[in-house]
Amino acid sequence: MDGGGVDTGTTAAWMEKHRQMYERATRHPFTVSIRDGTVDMSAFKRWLSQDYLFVREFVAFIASVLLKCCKQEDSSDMEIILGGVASISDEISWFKNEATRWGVNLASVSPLKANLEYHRFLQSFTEPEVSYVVAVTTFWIIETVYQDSFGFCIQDGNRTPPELLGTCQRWGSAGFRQYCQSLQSIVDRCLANAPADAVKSAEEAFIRVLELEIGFWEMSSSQS
Ligand SMILES: Cc1ncc(CO)c(N)n1
Repeated sequence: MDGGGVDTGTTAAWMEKHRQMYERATRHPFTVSIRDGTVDMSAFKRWLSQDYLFVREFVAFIASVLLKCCKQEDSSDMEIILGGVASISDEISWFKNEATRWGVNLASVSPLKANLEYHRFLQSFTEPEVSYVVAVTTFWIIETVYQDSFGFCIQDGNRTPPELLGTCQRWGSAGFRQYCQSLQSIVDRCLANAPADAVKSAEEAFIRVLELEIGFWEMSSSQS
């Protein structure tokens, strides 16, 4: 069917339909300030410590996506999702190293309001009533917002400070882009076979993630 196949499905249609909000999430003044080299380092450190807490919550979320995947009749997506579980362990180590490097004490960090709101959203996926298609859609768009945001920071014309390039590479790399595209293919295939009400719920989750991501960047830049 596809040659890469990620531009033709429902997900691409949603990205177009909700383009304005997608761009508010992926071209936020905070990440654009990283690319411009004007980033406020106290905001960067706040983002780093808050995202560490986010990622710890994200572990349980990915585990719930994996569990829903394994319960499908066709569990062939399992290996891709499992790759996400495997890389999160490395990610937690990365946050700890990075925090040490920036003098951030992770033990004393508590989640700010927008982070807590995101935690509650992620926690709702552990309910068995939430379908696999909605969960995997959510997983895909969460990862894609970071891929697109940080990918932009390493594209042509960037003035990203060298000491932040490692962060940008983590989510902006070609390898991570490929991973997001694999997820996107899974999502499009699942959506093509899903009942209309599930497709509607998945689109609502897609929009909700964009709102939560915008809120997360806002929180990082202004401690709201
Ligand atoms: C808030 C947030 N969204 C997405 C990702 C991508 O893993 C992350 N680390 N944090």
